[in-house]
Amino acid sequence: MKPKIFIDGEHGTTGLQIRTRMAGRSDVELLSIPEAERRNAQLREDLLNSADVAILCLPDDAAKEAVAMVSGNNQVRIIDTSTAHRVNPDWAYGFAEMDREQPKKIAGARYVANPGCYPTGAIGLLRPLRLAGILPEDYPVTVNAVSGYTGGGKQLIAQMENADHPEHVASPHFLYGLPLKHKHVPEMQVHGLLSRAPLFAPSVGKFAQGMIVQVPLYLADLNGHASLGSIHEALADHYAGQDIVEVVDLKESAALPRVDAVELADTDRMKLYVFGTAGAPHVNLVTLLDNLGKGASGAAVQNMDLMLKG
Ligand SMILES: NC(=O)C1=CN([C@@H]2O[C@H](COP(=O)(O)OP(=O)(O)OC[C@H]3O[C@@H](n4cnc5c(N)ncnc54)[C@H](OP(=O)(O)O)[C@@H]3O)[C@@H](O)[C@H]2O)C=CC1
Ligand SMILES: CC(=O)N[C@@H](CCC(=O)OP(=O)(O)O)C(=O)O
Repeated sequence: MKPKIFIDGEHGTTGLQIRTRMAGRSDVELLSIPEAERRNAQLREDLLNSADVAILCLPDDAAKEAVAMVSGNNQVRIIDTSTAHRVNPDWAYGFAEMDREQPKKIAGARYVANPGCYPTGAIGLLRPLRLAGILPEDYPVTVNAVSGYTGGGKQLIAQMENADHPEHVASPHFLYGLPLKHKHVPEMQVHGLLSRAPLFAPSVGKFAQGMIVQVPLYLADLNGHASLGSIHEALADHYAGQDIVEVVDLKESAALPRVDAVELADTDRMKLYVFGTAGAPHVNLVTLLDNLGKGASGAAVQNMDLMLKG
């Protein structure tokens, strides 16, 4: 029998992208809720309890409610794309490339928390350097990022795309999260293996999908005479043999005039760069991804596939 998959929130931004990725797959049976019934709690509960894997593409509160709806049913496994469970030790963190044993953990888990889009970029840079002993645990990490506006879901999409919207945003690029209390900070700290919360400055650009995450570092404050080369080597070693995450060659990075936020839009890939000049005091670590690809829906399908194999 084919495994049954239910996407709770399938008519939202992340849910729709997961559905697109599942189109044409004959190895799974997709359970579906009509759009008009998407908030029908009884129907959702029935579908959640009929699934082998339920993928939650809901706001945090609704995701917690959905988990409660299947708490007595050991047959249902959950992938939650919300922020609700990402630092909960009872949940496997769904970033398969973060450690060698992570795919196995995801494959065997009942509950998988899909990572946030910005944290995927930041943890992708920070964790390998912590594990290699290059980045001190208490380094004052800053994370600067720009996201495509689909990161804000249906509401921000409507504000950006519809000039008649009462809260229309005409700006081509804006900063937000100005009180520095963004919901992604705990996740970056825990899975980035940091003792101090990183200072996170997000922004949104007038493009639908794409993301750049930057972590600039002072070499003199790193361990073991770190250099452009040793940082690149640590990242390249960590991701050796991976097909989704690529560490861009130092020479190729050095020849680039710019990094384009939308280069990986509509893909599930992620590229890591190490920028700077040999012998100079700074490096800038950069991740390029699609906020809805490796940053959300692509990772959710990757995790589902691991769980179905596991
Ligand atoms: N967009 C992105 O780039 C990313 C999003 N995520 C996460 O994915 C989750 C979904 O976000 P996103 O797809 O962007 O959001 P959207 O607003 O685009 O979609 C959310 C969907 O959930 C439905 N919904 C909301 N509340 C309930 C409820 N109580 N019961 C049933 N359905 C409900 C909405 O219906 P309605 O239309 O009626 O509101 C909508 O269809 C969030 O937790 C978000 O943090 C994670 C990574 C990246
Ligand atoms: C542009 C924008 O608004 N982005 C969202 C993050 C995307 C999202 O909701 O992601 P998670 O589920 O990973 O938390 C925000 O800053 O809240």
